[in-house]
Amino acid sequence: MQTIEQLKQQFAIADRLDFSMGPSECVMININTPHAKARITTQGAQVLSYRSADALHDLLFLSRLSRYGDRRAIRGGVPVCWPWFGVDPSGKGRPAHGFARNRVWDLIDVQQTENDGIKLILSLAPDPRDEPLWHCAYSLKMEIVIGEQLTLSLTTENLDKESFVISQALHTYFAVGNIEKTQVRGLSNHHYLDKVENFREKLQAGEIVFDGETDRVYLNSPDKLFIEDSDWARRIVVESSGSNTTIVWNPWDRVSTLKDMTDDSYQYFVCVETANAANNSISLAPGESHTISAGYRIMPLG
Ligand SMILES: O=P(O)(O)OC[C@H]1O[C@@H](O)[C@H](O)[C@@H](O)[C@@H]1O
Repeated sequence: MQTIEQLKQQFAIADRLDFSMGPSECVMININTPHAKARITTQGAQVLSYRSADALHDLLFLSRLSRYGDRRAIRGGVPVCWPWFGVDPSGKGRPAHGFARNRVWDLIDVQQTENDGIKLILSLAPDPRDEPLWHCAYSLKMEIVIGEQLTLSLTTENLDKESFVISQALHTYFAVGNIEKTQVRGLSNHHYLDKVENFREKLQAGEIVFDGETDRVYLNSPDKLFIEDSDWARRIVVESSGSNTTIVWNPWDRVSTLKDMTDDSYQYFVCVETANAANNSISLAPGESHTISAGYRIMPLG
């Protein structure tokens, strides 16, 4: 595992990028650009905070009761679900949402972009301890660009002799001022599987509003969505590529069953996840690769 001293020596950039030790020895990458400040941890290659220079609020929600540390899942920011989304598709009781979010990734490259942004690449090195969970040979890389917008691109390459199938999600927790004054636009007339009603297939009529537990898998979803938050008068534009599924999740009162969240925290976030899941899972032949990307930018709600 890379030590904080090694990381500093290799990648620190004066006034732009440094490293600090977070809770449970999680290494934090702190980024400061003219456009935005951001914090990313090498645990799960997880973006925890992104705040535009002129913004009053963070783009992302992070639970103050979140647990940290190797083999734990951090509650908030952008967890990476891989190589499966949701419960173990093989029914063998492997952990929900795969293992990529619970592992420490390596930082392998840092670059300053032309327009004053910072681009990072993190890689998840295969670990023999994960053999019982996933035995196929792979390469998994996350590119994160901090600039006028936040962009994430996750690339899976099949290094095995056999094909394999993955499902995946960029499980983004967007901060909102008030969930009851929030709408997700762009999914009207799309079919979804309602996880609250045992995966019943339904048709979305109108924009998504929130008044109770919401856990939906929209298949064949579009590549541009909007999260409109009238409390904070802002619109988050979500643009994706390499993704055919969108998950929309808010636990509402079921939040009380989650030990790493306060009981009122459901009011302050919505997960809109850029994904490939269920029938949209991705099959990769030996040597093939696939990239799923999401870009997030904030606009005033006019
Ligand atoms: O608590 P976890 O494992 O991070 O999962 C949170 C939620 O993640 C969502 O993506 C799922 O659709 C929900 O069913 C799940 O409850």
